[in-house]
Amino acid sequence: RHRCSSGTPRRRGGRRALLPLPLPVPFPALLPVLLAAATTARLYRPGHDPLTVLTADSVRPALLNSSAAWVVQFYSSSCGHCIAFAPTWRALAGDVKDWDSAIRVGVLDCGEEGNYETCKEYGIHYYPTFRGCVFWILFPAGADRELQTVRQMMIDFLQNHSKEVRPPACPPLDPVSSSDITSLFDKNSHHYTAIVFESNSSYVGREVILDLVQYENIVVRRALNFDKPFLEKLGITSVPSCYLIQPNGSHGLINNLKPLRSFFSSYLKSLPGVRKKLLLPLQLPAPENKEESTEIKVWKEFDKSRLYMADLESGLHFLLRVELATHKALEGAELKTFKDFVTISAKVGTSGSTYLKYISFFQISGIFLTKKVQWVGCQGSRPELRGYSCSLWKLFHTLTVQAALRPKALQNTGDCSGHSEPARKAIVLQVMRRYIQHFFGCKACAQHFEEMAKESMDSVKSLDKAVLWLWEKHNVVNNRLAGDLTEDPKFPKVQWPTPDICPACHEEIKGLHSWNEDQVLQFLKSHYSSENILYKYTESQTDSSDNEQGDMREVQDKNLPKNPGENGENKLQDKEIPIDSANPDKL
Ligand SMILES: Cc1cc2nc3c(=O)[nH]c(=O)nc-3n(C[C@H](O)[C@H](O)[C@H](O)COP(=O)(O)OP(=O)(O)OC[C@H]3O[C@@H](n4cnc5c(N)ncnc54)[C@H](O)[C@@H]3O)c2cc1C
Repeated sequence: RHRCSSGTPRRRGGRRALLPLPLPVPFPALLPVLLAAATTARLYRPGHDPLTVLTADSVRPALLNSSAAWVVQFYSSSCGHCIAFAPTWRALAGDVKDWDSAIRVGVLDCGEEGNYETCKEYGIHYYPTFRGCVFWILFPAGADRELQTVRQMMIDFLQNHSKEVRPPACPPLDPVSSSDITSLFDKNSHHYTAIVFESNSSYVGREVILDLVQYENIVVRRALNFDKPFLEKLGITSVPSCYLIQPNGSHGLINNLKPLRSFFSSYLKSLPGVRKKLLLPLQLPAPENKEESTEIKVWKEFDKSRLYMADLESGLHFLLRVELATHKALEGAELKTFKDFVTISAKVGTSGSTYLKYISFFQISGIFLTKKVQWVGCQGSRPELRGYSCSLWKLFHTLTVQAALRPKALQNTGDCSGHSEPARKAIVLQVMRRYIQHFFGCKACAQHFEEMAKESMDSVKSLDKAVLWLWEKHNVVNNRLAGDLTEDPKFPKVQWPTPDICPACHEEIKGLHSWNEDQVLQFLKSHYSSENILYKYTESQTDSSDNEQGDMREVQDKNLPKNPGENGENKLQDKEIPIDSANPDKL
């Protein structure tokens, strides 16, 4: 019995997979090319979309007990590329619904906190990742991800695997010979036999075979158009063509059909006596009634001119508990990047905040992390929009601004990135660059960001310029994404700050818009300063609607040393990150 199982965690760039699972080996020569970011809510709805929405509880039972192969998209609901790809995936699932007994389509949301351990076990670091049960479907960077391409990849997989591992319900997909076909003529049978004649490169025959796999009283085969005399004898003048052998052995070409998969399949399904088999529905463990920790249920009113600690905390929560947590172990360059991120955040993070305190290992281990993400300034009008990627931008803008406001905080960070004094001025950017490269779930975003970084990040020679560099590049991204599917209609991608929030930032020179960069810098330094952070809606508040309480905490924080990185009050930067004593280069 064919047993479907999941894939072996992969080794990536020196990182060790610590928990090898008893999973089939993916094609070793192929590297997964994966995309996008992270967070909240669901792109696919069970019972509504024509695919199986898997969860941490159901994925193993589904794959392990399956007599069909699976192709599973590991996605993250708020990942831009996942959102953009969802209509294709849904359409694909609908298109191949009849193939279910041979190959099933599923999804698993790795942005859902309850699923991230599972995603980690499957070695998923970026989204969307497409993995097949007993195979990986890989999308080379920039490859055409059209429905048809994916469908053909599924067929290639089914056909190219040996009979032992092919799902038992999958019919033979190889072509039959002329003599095989002739042997069926003029003989009684219990069923129709349809033969799709086609060229070597055509997928129509295999698609029709799979379309009819759940139908009884019919068998579909395919034949190639090599044997010209035989084709002539059958009256076949063009391919693809469909030839039908009746149960009584009589045979003939089906005429008047457009040579398309849909025409062939629907004609064959409509033959008298051809019916869909009754199949038992897939039984999966019902999802536990867990708290929907990442769903946005109630719109929170907020002030666009302020920065919300809830966003920064939730961003960190997601960064540590989901994005970083998908890595089983951090070693080498990844570990260094993480350590540098911790160091930088501790040195320049906002004073006295829970957010700053999070940067200790104890919080990373989960003890003091917020229990759930709670977006305020990063709320989306739909749960899959904004969220984590918004908070990540805000986090890094805050860090560049804090570094510029308190330059002494970055003293003695020479070994942080191994950079020289001038390059150290851009250290926050460099650490951000490496974070995005190593950890950001959105691979395509990371590639775009890296292109911008390569182009000009090294020329940033002051802390102020670092603030402006990030602002400018963020606007480049805004410009690129304006009108994109991932744009929240309530939060259009605009060149920021807009004139209403910073009139002084905008000028016109000879009728052309121009930024006043000095004013922009001033604005950013004020917008991303500690003083502009509101604590309303943070988890420590018992009543999130209680503004007073939030402000109290702000007052308390303001009583803390103003510049912890400068005067030594903040000891977090001196804290050692616990290191595996047997392997000090691994976390
Ligand atoms: C490094 C990085 C690269 C990304 N690349 C891509 C990509 O290639 N494709 C893709 O689909 N998604 C990408 N994303 C996600 C995308 O940029 C948005 O984060 C996401 O679409 C959510 O948008 P948003 O409306 O919340 O605004 P965001 O762009 O996330 O901005 C968050 C907040 O930052 C403030 N802000 C806006 N512009 C600026 C600015 N110029 N300077 C300072 N503050 C600003 C505003 O208050 C805004 O609400 C990337 C994210 C990051 C962190």
